[in-house]
Amino acid sequence: MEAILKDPSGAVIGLDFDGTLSPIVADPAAARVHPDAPAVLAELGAYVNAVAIVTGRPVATALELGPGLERVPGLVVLGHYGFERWENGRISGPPPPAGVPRVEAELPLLLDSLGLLGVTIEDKGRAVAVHTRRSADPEGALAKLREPMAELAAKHGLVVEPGRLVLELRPPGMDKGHALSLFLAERDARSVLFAGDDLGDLAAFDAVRASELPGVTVCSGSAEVTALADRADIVVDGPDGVVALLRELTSAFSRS
Ligand SMILES: O=P(O)(O)OC[C@H]1O[C@H](O[C@H]2O[C@H](CO)[C@@H](O)[C@H](O)[C@H]2O)[C@H](O)[C@@H](O)[C@@H]1O
Repeated sequence: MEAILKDPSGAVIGLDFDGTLSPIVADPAAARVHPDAPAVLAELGAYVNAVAIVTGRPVATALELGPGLERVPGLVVLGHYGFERWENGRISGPPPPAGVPRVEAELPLLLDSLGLLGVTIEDKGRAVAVHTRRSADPEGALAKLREPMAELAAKHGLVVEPGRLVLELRPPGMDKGHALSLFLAERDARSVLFAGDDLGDLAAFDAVRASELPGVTVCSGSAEVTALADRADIVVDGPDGVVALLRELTSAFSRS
């Protein structure tokens, strides 16, 4: 943190969306960014090299669920684990993989055959996520789905991305670590902070270490996922804690 405080204009701040900037809720479509986050990111962005949201969501969804984010000056959103990019109002990314609609066509039959009720499918365009949070036995449903979802992914040239009561099938070749590494190089970063809450964020934690830059990893803590807390430099209490930390950082910049 010392390097970031001494030289803010060299710092890249990377932030996950769900569970980090946006509290976890039962329905993925009902998630909303922390109400204070857009203002805090705007203030932070005035001091640092760059603020980037690195998320498994499509960028359009992250912006829709984050009213106010579109107006944060200089904000970059790397969506779909880095396959998509939003900057200055423009979205770029490769075409959606052919395997995704094929998986979507097969999934209802698979869920029926496993007798899973309350399990929901999230069509993400370039990926598809199967959520168990709203089923009667979320962990049990997830366990039943692991093997058949892995087979479905392999059959259609996709990979499984596990998360908080979710298994997502998405194209290979990108993850949050790769996305963050590319972004750090592009911005000639001199330090980095990354905050996340879920298994997909571990790759970004690894990228912070691999960059050999002075780096800080922050876990947005929850009882649901413990793997990140074990690997983080700082653990805060969910999105409230993340926003408070970013606010403290901004205050420290304004004092120096
Ligand atoms: O990379 P992220 O920004 O953390 O996105 C990861 C996945 O987050 C979403 O699912 C999670 O949040 C939901 C809303 O709070 C919650 O209902 C669900 O149980 C969580 O797994 C999102 O729906 C996925 O598409 C993202 O990949």
